[in-house]
Amino acid sequence: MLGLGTLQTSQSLCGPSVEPPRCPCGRASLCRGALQKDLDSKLFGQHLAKKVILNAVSGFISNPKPKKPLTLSLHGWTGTGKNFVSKIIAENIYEGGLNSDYVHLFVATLHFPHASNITLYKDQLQLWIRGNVSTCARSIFIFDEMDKMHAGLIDAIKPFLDYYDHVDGVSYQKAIFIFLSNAGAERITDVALDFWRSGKQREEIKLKDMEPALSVSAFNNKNSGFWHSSLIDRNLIDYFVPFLPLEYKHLKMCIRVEMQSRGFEIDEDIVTKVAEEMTFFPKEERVFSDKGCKTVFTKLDYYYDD
Ligand SMILES: Nc1ncnc2c1ncn2[C@@H]1O[C@H](COP(=O)(O)OP(=O)(O)OP(=O)(O)O)[C@@H](O)[C@H]1O
Repeated sequence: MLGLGTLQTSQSLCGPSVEPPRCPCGRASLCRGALQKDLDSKLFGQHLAKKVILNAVSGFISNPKPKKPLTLSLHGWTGTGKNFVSKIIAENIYEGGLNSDYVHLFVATLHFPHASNITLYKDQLQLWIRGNVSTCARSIFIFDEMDKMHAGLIDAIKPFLDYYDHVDGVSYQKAIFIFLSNAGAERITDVALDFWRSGKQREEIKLKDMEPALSVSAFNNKNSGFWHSSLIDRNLIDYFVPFLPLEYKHLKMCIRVEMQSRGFEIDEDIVTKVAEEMTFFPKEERVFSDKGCKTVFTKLDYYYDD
């Protein structure tokens, strides 16, 4: 996190050419080196996401005059780090991260539960985004569970994501929109499984290998119920970011981090026991965790119950 206390240390990771942009309403800044360090040390098994996010976010923040807001669409299996990486991005840009006044999280099933209220939600969403961007041009908006969002709703924010200098007197070009979704997870998994079956390292997977999984046609598929086909049609999503399903060794890494954060010494016996309690797929090969790292933490409670 780029808090006030850590700024000095973090700055040593930044090259002299990195000019932290100022947000008139807050301390919006980003040190590429610090973001890289956080991604490298905290996010496991996601080499593609790390690379795309580092370049996209640091490039965007260091651009004083972006032509459009940055739009990232993160896709992948549950528990693979989509929310986690959004938190890392927020923490690296704003002190307080997700708790900053300039970072806004929407959860589809929580904030927009009823299909019958779409018109109301659309108005509220537009007003909310407009109000916040008017206050802080570099606001960050995170939309979780996009695949559960009612289809028409996201259209409401389309004008804000486009290449307009102003919409009704407000410029949205410095804002960041991050969309999180499980859509496409099966296809991403198929690619990862093909690599595993042919004995290749997952780190050899390139973005172009994921193209069929993240293609326009995949997300425009009416049966997938995918929400943002109109955003795709207008090319308003800058990056589709694949999150790979996590393997046994990544679960162990998550468990070790959690043990340390609870102040315990790492106990490899417990690490192995917890990892082995998780369920893996496909049934025969048991390669990928079906809940990612999501439930390892509660399983750990069993071993530290006194
Ligand atoms: N790749 C990862 N590297 C390190 N920790 C991870 C990773 N993936 C998940 N975790 C851990 O598991 C927790 C849950 O993951 P997270 O909420 O980011 O999953 P998600 O991909 O957003 O899942 P969902 O699609 O269900 O919302 C994170 O807070 C983090 O502690």
